[in-house]
Amino acid sequence: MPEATRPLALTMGDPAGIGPEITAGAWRALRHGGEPFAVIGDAQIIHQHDVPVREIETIAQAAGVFDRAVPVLPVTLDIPPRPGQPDSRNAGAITASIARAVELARTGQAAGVVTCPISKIVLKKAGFAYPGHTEYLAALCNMPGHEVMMLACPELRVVPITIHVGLRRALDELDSTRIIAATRTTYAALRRDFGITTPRIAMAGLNPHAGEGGTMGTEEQTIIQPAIDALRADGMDVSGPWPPDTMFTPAARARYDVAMCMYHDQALIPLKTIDMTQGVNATLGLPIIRTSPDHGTAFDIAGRGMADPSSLVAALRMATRMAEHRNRP
Ligand SMILES: NC(=O)c1ccc[n+]([C@@H]2O[C@H](COP(=O)([O-])OP(=O)(O)OC[C@H]3O[C@@H](n4cnc5c(N)ncnc54)[C@H](O)[C@@H]3O)[C@@H](O)[C@H]2O)c1
Ligand SMILES: N[C@H](C(=O)O)[C@H](O)COP(=O)(O)O
Repeated sequence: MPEATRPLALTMGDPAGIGPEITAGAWRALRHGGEPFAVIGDAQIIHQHDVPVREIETIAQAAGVFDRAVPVLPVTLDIPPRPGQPDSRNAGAITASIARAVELARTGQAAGVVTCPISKIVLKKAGFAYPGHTEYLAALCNMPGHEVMMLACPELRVVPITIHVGLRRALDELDSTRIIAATRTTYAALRRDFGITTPRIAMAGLNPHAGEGGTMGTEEQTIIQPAIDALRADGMDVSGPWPPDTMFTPAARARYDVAMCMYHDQALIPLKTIDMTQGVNATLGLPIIRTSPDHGTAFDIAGRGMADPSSLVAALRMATRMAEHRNRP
């Protein structure tokens, strides 16, 4: 089925966050000729944001109603959500929405999965075993450990090689094998899903001044450079290790397609600072396409009509472009 008519599966996220209102906003932005999606969630919660909704039975029905109403594959909530006051009793419905979306993508019924934000701690309190979507999606695809998180905006792409772990543990987990694996996955995804034939990869250092010749830390010499050497031996265009404080300037960014970063905030601080509204989080390394807005549940503004749907719109558009690249003959 062409991507113009095969819908995306959009998960509900935490219903007490801004997911329902950015979903309504994204539908308003895309309903005339944009990327069709079906929400897997509660129709009434979305309807409260002044958009028509239509419950559907199969995702194949979504494209036929999308210009008139938000198509919804219903998921029953355990308790009515209150904006800004998340409740772990809805964790089962939140994770069921994600699992259903993955199933629709894995069976080819959906072009890809786009997720509304979840609160990690809300799910954790209910016993959810994963630090975030990224790791849960890999488990649902039977590929734990293969997941790579990339955040992208028009100005920058970044990949944190260690993801949802505390900084001390991230340093313990960082080794050449992990850097090589994440970079290979990223390289393959940029070629297959983003149409970049020969990706230019910039490898970040870890320490101040990229270690200053070993005087401010030795990981550049013992871990990062050997990984770069191995990747270059594979034929990849990899530069670095670069001093992390200067590799995100406009001039530096022009010289690479993706920055491989050593830990979560080294990657996400520059990305979200440069562009919080067009940023998209994409999961690489899995058989399905998955994107997400780059922001969280924003409980502080939920239900107040202040949420900007731009990042979700960018995520829906990026997922469709990725599907088009991937399915190109
Ligand atoms: N993809 C995801 O599921 C995802 C991503 C990031 C954070 N989170 C979760 O979100 C929760 C809150 O995290 P946080 O407070 O660090 O980050 P956040 O992105 O939710 O909020 C940070 C700030 O940005 C504002 N903001 C965020 N999105 C906005 C939008 N669309 N329009 C206008 N303002 C917006 C918020 O009001 C807040 O002031 C955490 O529990 C975290 O686990 C989930
Ligand atoms: N690490 C992401 C961020 O800070 O934006 C976010 O938590 C999303 O993670 P998942 O997509 O794995 O939920």
